[in-house]
Amino acid sequence: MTASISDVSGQTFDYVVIGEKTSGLTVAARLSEDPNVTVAVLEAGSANLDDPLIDVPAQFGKQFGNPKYSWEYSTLPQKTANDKVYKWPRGKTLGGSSAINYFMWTKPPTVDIDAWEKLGNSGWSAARFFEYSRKVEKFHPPTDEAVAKANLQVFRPEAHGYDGPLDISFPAASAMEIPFQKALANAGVKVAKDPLNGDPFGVTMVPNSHHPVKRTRTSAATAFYLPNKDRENFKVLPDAHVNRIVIKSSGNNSDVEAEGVEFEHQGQIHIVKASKEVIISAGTLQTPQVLELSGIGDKRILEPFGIKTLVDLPGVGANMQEHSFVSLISELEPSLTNKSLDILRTDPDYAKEQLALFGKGESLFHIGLSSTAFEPLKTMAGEASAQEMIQRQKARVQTQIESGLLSKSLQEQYKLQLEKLENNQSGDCELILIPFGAVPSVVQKGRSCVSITSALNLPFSRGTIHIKSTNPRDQPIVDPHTFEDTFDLDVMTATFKFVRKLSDVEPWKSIITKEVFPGPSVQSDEDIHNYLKEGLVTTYHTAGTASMLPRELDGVVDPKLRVYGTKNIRVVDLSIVPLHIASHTQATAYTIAEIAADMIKGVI
Ligand SMILES: Cc1cc2nc3c(=O)[nH]c(=O)nc-3n(C[C@H](O)[C@H](O)[C@H](O)COP(=O)(O)OP(=O)(O)OC[C@H]3O[C@@H](n4cnc5c(N)ncnc54)[C@H](O)[C@@H]3O)c2cc1C
Repeated sequence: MTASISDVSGQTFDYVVIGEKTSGLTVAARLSEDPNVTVAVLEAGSANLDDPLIDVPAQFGKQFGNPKYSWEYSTLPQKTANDKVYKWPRGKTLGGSSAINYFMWTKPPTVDIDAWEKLGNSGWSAARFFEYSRKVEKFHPPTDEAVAKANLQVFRPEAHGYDGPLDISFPAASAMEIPFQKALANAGVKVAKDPLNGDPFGVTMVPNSHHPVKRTRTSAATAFYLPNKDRENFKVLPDAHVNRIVIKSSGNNSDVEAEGVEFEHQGQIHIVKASKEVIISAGTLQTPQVLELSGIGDKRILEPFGIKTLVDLPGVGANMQEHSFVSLISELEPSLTNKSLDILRTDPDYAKEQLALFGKGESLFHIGLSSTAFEPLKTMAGEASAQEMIQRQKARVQTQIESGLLSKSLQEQYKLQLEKLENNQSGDCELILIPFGAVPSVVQKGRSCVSITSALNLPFSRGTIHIKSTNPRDQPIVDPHTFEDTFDLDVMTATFKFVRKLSDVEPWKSIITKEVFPGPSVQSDEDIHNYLKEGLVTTYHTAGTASMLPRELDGVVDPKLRVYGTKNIRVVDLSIVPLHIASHTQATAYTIAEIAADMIKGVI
């Protein structure tokens, strides 16, 4: 049972955690391991436990548009992307986005985490990161049969954790995985050497956050809430929307101190007190809102709303970085008609039959997303063209520096991004096999499709997210500045052209009949740019809006994740990531929380 309002309202806990998403539940559960420590967690969404729409895989995006599960953010019209307004759904439920995500379990390259440390964050080495990432996992190695069937190239036992609470295992593989992987190999993409231990470059099969026997989703709710829900010192309250942090009045020139948190539950306003710390884990899109409504943020943003600035921190809501992708969709040759997940959407009777087989025998509902390739630009564009693009970008950055257009923070970040590009250590470009038509308008009864993404992981464009009003229920203004830096558009163009060429590479060539999206009319660079702008989708991996950086580099939190200018407020979620990673983000969100828990306990 989740907590009731009387368990929380007016009570005092050692720690109050805002948002019980991926990171929030993880850090809260770890802190409550000590029975003498009390922890309350406030979550705006509902519990939604034992819900097949969350638990059963292969229902990608089915929760979107339903306020029971999903926040429906929209961006501002993007000036540098045909004025497009993009939809950015996120998880609003116990487990947050880990309860509606696409299950892929990947980890960043070593070089990406080392970059965090180089940006002034001592203690955030790749070695520590991987050690703590293993603490989360209960890894189930693939069976020999699965290895043979899915062509899993790499399995290194020492790369994984086996005693953690989150079951990680390989989903069933679609009939398209091996042709995809072999075609990539034939197109010059190597097999990844150590994908879950810092060297993900190349093609690989990745496991999923998924139970190997029950076949159901594993999430922060299954790993960190359910096993600990009966702890007397651990109270999780759903349907509790946090308005702001209550700050103790403090004299001038001293750090501000949180006294508790104000939240709304069933139309009533309540306060819960924190005797030690308030921990914000509201996710990259809402953590800045909580800070700003509490008087912590950029004075120039807060003053027009009449909010008194308690801590002037210009970095709050800035430095936003997002992964994005587009899909190239092909029709499958007729013998593979029932192998695409499209049929689950176009034939309800067949979907029912498959659902009846779920957890038994073979079912399309057992299939996950797993074949992926993280690649440097040179694989996509060719050595000479990649070098030319990188040198052009270097010159552009230099011009921006000389014109005084780049903050010191961005200068430091871009230096590291350019170094990675020049050393071919940048996993900018990602190809993912999606065993269905990833654009709903393409899906039709009687047609079976497969998609390959062209994804951008390490953008140069930086966005912002700030409050729209003083009403905590108003969604913040999301402005990702999509393609503002044209290098991002050029990288995605190169990746798309590479993906398109795969249609002529065996064995992929033999399993598809024709490209249905964007289709043969899209040929010139101008056409491709338009298709990228129109068809772009968030990869739901936003980072950076409360960056862990030195304060003089517009940082919001220090390396212990404490908000500058405060005595007892921390941020523990992906918003602390100062420079984005070439990886999907759930493993990183859990790992940040595991590290934070030990920092708070004083273990590290
Ligand atoms: C559709 C989708 C697919 C994805 N697929 C993958 C994948 O395949 N692999 C992968 O590694 N990653 C994936 N991700 C990303 C990954 O799940 C997230 O990065 C990760 O879960 C962490 O998310 P977050 O930090 O943004 O916070 P979230 O997990 O979104 O959590 C924020 C929580 O805070 C709550 N909250 C917000 N504001 C308030 C407030 N004011 N008061 C109280 N509570 C509040 C929210 O309801 C939510 O529960 C996906 C994400 C989505 C949405």
